[in-house]
Formats: sequence, structure tokens, C-alpha cells
Amino acid sequence: MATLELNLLSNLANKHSKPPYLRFQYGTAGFRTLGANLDSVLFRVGVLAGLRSKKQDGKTIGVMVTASHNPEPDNGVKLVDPRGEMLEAAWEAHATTLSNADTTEELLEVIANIIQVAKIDISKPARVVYARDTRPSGEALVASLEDGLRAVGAEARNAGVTTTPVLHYLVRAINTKSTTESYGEDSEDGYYEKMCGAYKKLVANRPLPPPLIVDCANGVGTFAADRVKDILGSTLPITLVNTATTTVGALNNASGADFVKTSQRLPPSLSDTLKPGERACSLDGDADRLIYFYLDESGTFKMLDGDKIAALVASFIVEQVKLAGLENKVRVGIVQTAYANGASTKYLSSRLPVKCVATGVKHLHHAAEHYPIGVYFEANGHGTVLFSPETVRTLETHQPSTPAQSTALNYLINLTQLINQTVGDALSDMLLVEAVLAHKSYSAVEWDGLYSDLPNRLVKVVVADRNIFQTQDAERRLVSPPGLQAKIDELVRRYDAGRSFVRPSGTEDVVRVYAEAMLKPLADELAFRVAGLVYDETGGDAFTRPKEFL
Ligand SMILES: CC(=O)N[C@H]1[C@@H](OP(=O)(O)O)O[C@H](CO)[C@@H](O)[C@@H]1O
Ligand SMILES: [Mg+2]
Repeated sequence: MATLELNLLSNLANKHSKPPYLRFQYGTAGFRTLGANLDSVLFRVGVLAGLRSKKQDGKTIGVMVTASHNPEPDNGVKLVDPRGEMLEAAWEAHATTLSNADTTEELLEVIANIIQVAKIDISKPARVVYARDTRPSGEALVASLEDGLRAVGAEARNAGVTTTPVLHYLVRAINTKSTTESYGEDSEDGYYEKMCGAYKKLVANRPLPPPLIVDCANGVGTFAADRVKDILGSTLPITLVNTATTTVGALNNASGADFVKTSQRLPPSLSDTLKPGERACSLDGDADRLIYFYLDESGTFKMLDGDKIAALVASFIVEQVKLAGLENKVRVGIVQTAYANGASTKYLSSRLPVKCVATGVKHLHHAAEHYPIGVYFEANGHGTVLFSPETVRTLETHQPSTPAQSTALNYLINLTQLINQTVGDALSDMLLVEAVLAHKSYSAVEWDGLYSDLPNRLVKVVVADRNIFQTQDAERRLVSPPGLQAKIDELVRRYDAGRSFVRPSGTEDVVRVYAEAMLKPLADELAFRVAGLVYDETGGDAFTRPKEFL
């Protein structure tokens, strides 16, 4: 460890000792737990980010401090790799080991081991950019992170309080600065100007849309949405709601994309103001998820989730690819998870190749990279569109033979500028949806009419050990506990359009049960029957059995 200052490292590590009774795990969403328990984790993530950067020859690594849609007292942290993508899987294991070293001595050993195993040349420079959301615990956690960065001698850039997708963008922009692959100016303003500039070009000469209501979940998305609103001015009239970023307890409370998707209802703050037919959308606590919704003529709540966004966007892109004369060169594909509504899968797969992968953005992202244009969305509103480097080259060099081809080609090029290709961004996705609605002259009602969702229900089951649940076929079937899948199949057969699957959550200590069926009460019934099966099969005790389980 020649160029690491071991004294500095251990002195700083002593300031951030690990609570002995806690175990941590770097999961789908990085580390995530009560903010009050994360001091040692943040320090160590600082060290790890520095090592990761050294491993990448001094390329800038990102660190985002957020717990997204979780309750306000929670916090979390995740690392971002040089191209703006999620941390490489092998390093997730290093992160977990590092976070669980009980003493400073053990921590130094683990660090030495990572350096050896990952073959890190520690004489290389380390560069890290970091940001946090609006959580009250964020400031202190960033200070712990900064100590970790100092301990490993990393050159650090504080991107302040901003959204997760901005941080991902910054990482890619910094690492491609002054290269032929430049991703844009490496500043928050640079990002919004790029995105809004592309939006303006896409909707030029289109009629002004009616105002859009944006629920900011009382989180950091408020600042991002405000910026977009300012830049776009009259091009897109926006009304922001749930913007109380400094009110204690307000973050994600009865607001935001997760609330809307999970409870399948309006944020209560909108119940007196939203008029039938008006379209509104909700961001989550770190503004990387987006759900649209509206009230139909009878005042019934209707949700336009990630699946509906994928359907809308993919059909527009396919149309433009054809109009540009590129249908034989540029294929469009879709990536979903098992949580995609069955009706969306049916609608999309009759038109395009559709791949189902395991839950978690990194799985979707990687699968989408295999298509020339890959559209991926989780049903909960997290997603984006990826244009392969070859597709980008094709768009740049293609010679259109008619004015119509040229127009479509320009739309596609502007889409590559509008869409965040490092990770899904609620704001970028929102402008994408708005651009497509403007082109198609669709209201929310017409968009919703692409297909009708099958009624569905998601239920959590608390079990003694969720690790006994093992799945296959992109998490759609259980292989363990043995025999349980056959019982689920037997139940599902009794329901018209029935589908149900069970998987362990990667972010919470629960097992999730999803079910859909032709009618809502039947989807609920199927979900609660399967939940009951899971509970009983795993030795759940009769006294604490939730009463809704059948
Ligand atoms: C059903 C569901 O919405 N699951 C979410 C949730 O994962 P679980 O592994 O189901 O806890 O959190 C992930 C990270 O934010 C997100 O990618 C995923 O879609
Ligand atoms: Mg989020």
C-alpha cells in the first residue's frame, strides 16, 4: 500500500467506526437503511470510490447519497461507474465486505485484500464526484464520505444537492470531456440546457399543450423540475406541486411516484384540484422514476405507468425509424421485468422483440444495450431509451432522400439528446412523453387507450428467511422452496387471465407476491391466496398471519 497514507487512513477510520451490531449489504439500490446507521458505510464508500477510480486509471467515479422513494429517515448510497452506469457487480461484493469490517485493523486488511484481488495500481490518481438528495441526514453523511475520500487521497468534486440522474450524467460528461464521445457540458445547467434544447426542437411548430401538473414528492426533483420549467417557459406550461423540500417529514409522504404506483391513487394533495382529463405526473424522491395519471370523465383515477410510457415511446420511435428510411438498419427492442403488466407485454410483443429480465435497473440496462435502440422501463416508472454507438453513427451519417426522411432523422437525433442514456431520469422521461404526446396530438386518455391494463395487486410477505426463495426464468418461477411453484400454478389456473409470481425483494427484507387477473377483486384474491401459501409454507405463525391473506 505504498502510496496510501496508512496513518491518515486509520485515524480517519477511527472517527467512523462501525456499529458492532449491524450488518450491511450492497444490494440493487446500493446500501440503504436508516440514515442514522450509515456513518461508517459512507466513510468506507469514500475509500472504495477512490480505489475504484484508481482501478479505472483515474477516471471519475460517482457517489450518490439517496434513499430514493424510501421514508425520510432512511438514507443510502450507491456508486456510479465511469460511463455513468451502475457499479460493476464484482465490486458490489467488495463494497459489502468493506462495509462489514468490524475494526479499523480489519478494515485495513480488507482494503489491502481488495487492492490485491482487483489488481489496483494505487499510485494512480483517484477522482470522485458526489451529490446528495434533500434528506436531513444527507449533510452529515456527505461529511463522512468526504473523510473517506480524503483518506484515500481522492480528488473530490461536490455536485451538491441534486438528482440521481444528474449525478450519473455528470460522471459521463466529466469522463468524456474534450473527447470525440463528449456527452455534454459537465454541469447541471449544461444537462438541463441540452435536454430542454432538444425538447424545444422536437416540439417546434406543434400546438402548445395544456398545462402539466408535476408532483415533486417534496424532494430534490423540485429543484430539477423548477429548472426545466424556467428554461422551457411557455413551450411547456408546468405547475409544480408537493414542493416542500424543507418541511420535516414531507419527503415521499402521500406523494411521489412510488405512492401513486403502489397505492394506485391520487396524491391526496391533488384530490381537490385535478380536473377530469388533466394530465399529471409524479417524480420519486431522487427524481429517477416517473408515473403519469389522470381522472377519467367519471372522476376515476387512471395510471399511466412505466409500461405505458414504454408503449408510447417505443411506438413513436419505431414510426420515426420507418419514416427516416432506416427500418432495415435500426431495430427497436423492449426490455421489461416480470412486473410489467401482462396487457403491455401482449401489446408490445405483437409489434416488437420483448425481453424479460430480473428486477433492477442494471439488468434492464444491460439487456437494452444489446438492441440498436433499446427501450427499457420497469412498471414502477424507472427507465430510459438507449441508442447503441452504431445507431448514433448511423443517424449522424445517414443521407435522407426526401424532406420527410430528413425530418424524421432529425427527430431521432434530437431524441438522443433529450434522453439520458446513463440512467432513467424522471425529467428527461417526462419531456420525452410530452414530446410524443405533442406529435401524436394525444391527450392522456388517448395515450391510455393504447391498451387496457390487467387489474393487478402487489403484496409483501414477511418471512423468517427470504433467502430460501430462489427463482428462475427471469424471476417468474420459483425453484425453491420445493413444491411451492406447483401450488401457485394450481391456483393461477383457476383465474381468468391469471398470472402470479413470487420473488425475494432485493431492497427490503420481504418476499413480494404479484398477481393479475381479469377483474380487480380477483387479482386481489389471487395475490392474497398466493401470499397465504407463501406464509404458511415457510412456517409463518398463525397468530401473526395477516388477516387479508387467504
Ligand atoms: C416491485 C418493484 O417495484 N421493485 C423495485 C425494488 O426492488 P425489489 O427487489 O423488488 O425490492 O426496488 C428496486 C430499486 O429501486 C427497483 O428497481 C425495483 O423495481
Ligand atoms: Mg429513485
